[in-house]
Amino acid sequence: MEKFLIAIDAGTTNTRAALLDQEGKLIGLQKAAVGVRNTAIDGDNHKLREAVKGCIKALLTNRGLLMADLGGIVASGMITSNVGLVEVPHICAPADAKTLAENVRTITLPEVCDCPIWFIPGIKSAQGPIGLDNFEDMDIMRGEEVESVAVIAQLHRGEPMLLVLPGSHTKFVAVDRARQITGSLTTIAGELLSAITQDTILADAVGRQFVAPGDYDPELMAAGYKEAEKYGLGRAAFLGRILNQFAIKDKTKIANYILGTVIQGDVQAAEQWLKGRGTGHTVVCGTGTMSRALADALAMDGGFGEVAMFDGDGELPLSTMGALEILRQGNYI
Ligand SMILES: O=C(O)C(=O)C[C@@H](O)[C@H](O)CO
Repeated sequence: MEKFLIAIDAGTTNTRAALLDQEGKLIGLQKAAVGVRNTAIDGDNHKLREAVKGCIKALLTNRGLLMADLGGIVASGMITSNVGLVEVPHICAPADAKTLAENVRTITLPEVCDCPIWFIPGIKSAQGPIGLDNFEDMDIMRGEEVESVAVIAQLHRGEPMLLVLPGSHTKFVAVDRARQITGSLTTIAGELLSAITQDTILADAVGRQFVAPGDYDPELMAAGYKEAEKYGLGRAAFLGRILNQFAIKDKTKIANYILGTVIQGDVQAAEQWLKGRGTGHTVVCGTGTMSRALADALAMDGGFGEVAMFDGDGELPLSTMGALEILRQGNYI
């Protein structure tokens, strides 16, 4: 790269911006607890606009740089949705880094900054009319496709691959032999866990807490998983209260049990979706509790090939690595 570059990843609740030098080294990171959720709540995107503007300004000021020192700004994630900064339609799978590069939109938003921004589109899984007979074939993602590009660039082995990106919305992303993303499956696992943890009778049994990374307990997670397999989420979750009332006082253990009940639905959904696709190997992104639990549950299931965990190269966020790869494929940098 001849100049500096900023890579922005704006999701539902957070915005992150990374500053890279000419060698592609990370020299600054800014975060704001603002995302498209704020737009949905406020009915306009001024908070997101200000957050993005603020992150760019802080990155430049902290390094004594000017806008003219930038070779470009790239943005991905929910920032391209109807509640983001600019709506860019999803492109349709199959798609790879090159297809994404070909569909980048270059737009200047003077209210944010003078430098044009390269917006990377999201990916949808199907096209054509969607109705009650086929809506389950459709899925959408914005942001996870860019992280997927980073993982594919590092770990693709010339065989089909399943990527798992846990979060508020957990994504399963299918990749074929030719490195093409062929589709995705989304669940609201993170949001569901949050609702059970904060807003149900179970809140007391889990102490209103998620499982902290140091408190992860595979045995209790597996117990919740098995009960959900047998009885479904509603009954299995209530059994968490029974466990707490009559057998296990430790709320952290109950939180692990509840985590397993939620994870089970994800694994079942992925299994159903993958029928006939051929899994190859599976990579679970991240190192948090949800990632570890998903990796254990997928391995326990046995139908997902070799299951590994991956959290990038330890320097650049996955979204930045993926954005760089897409820009390179499109000769933007
Ligand atoms: O594309 C959209 O508009 C979505 O709502 C997909 C959403 O699940 C994101 O992928 C979360 O990062």
